[in-house]
Amino acid sequence: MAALTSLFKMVNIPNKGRALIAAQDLKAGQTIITESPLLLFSASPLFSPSPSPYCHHCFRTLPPSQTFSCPSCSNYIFCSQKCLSISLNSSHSSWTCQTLSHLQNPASPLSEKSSQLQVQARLIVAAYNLAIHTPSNLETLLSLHSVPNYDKSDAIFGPANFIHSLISPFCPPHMNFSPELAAKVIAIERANSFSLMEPYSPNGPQRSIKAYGIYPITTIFNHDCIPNACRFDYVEKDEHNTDIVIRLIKDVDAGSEICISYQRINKDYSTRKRILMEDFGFVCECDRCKIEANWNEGENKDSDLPHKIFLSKFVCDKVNCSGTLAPLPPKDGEKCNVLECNFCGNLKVDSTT
Ligand SMILES: C[S@@+](CC[C@H](N)C(=O)[O-])C[C@H]1O[C@@H](n2cnc3c(N)ncnc32)[C@H](O)[C@@H]1O
Repeated sequence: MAALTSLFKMVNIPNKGRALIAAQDLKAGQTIITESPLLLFSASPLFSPSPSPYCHHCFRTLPPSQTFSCPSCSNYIFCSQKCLSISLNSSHSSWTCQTLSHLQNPASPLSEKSSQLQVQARLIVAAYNLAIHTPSNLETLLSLHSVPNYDKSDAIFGPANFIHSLISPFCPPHMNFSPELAAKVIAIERANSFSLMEPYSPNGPQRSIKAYGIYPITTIFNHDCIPNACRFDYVEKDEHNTDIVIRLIKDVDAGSEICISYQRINKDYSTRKRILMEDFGFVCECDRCKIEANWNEGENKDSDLPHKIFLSKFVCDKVNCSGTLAPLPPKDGEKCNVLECNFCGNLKVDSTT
């Protein structure tokens, strides 16, 4: 067992791998970790028809007035001098700038490829850049879990090989970059990344993803379809804040596993099952899935669910939202009866407490 903080520790659980369990009794609303990303990259395809409206470092919406461009390529825009300066020494290094400029050339073979492949190219560039500037961070990335042999499947190795062939003329000769490494990075990203979402609007279309981030401790939380914790981010609220925050939805006793949900919790059984298998390669055997597995296709016997109360209390009912609610942090040791939605940010008084 390894101690990660005084609040939780890491254990191995058969059929689940690493897991995080409470190291002491924890209270609903308690923040148990705030973590910065190891790797963060835009979800906007390289040949997007419209320029990204987000800062390329912190991913908050660009202010309408003054913005700051990369002095070399002018394609990448930042919300502040601070984000520009940090980025030029990290995620938008001169190597990244030169490589992305090459990949985004209108004659690039990538221009004909799918949006997904263009975003995967961003990921590979970001990972190679990590290897060049902070090799220990690449090691941490490569130590994360991925679905066994997924990186060798045609669905991953084909795109990885293609992207690597486009980037390889720019790779420093002493670095061991290879199609195998690129495939491993894609497989690891798929099983571990968190999405930073576009701002919520009740009238707008469904929110899409503006960036993907890998948070090496937070990623160890396993999944449960009735989670006792959920993630928040405050990218739009605070400047330069790409941290992810995990807060408890319910009290968690010492020794119990802390789980988040890898998807929206109001999804039906077959959708949840499909996503968990396709992206994470496992069959969920949580209490909720065990009950719903016995329902006929399309059947909804919510009243059978001991979890019905959980779903009605902790799924946000704002139009176009269905995020997960968690109490605000306790004050002076007392539980707070205000719930915050992790998707639209709405605050709601919990009248049931
Ligand atoms: C993001 S990782 C979580 C940490 C992982 N257990 C580890 O050892 O690093 C996701 C992987 O954890 C495992 N996992 C997570 N939740 C699970 C669950 N409820 N049942 C079985 N396996 C689970 C699956 O292998 C999944 O692909």
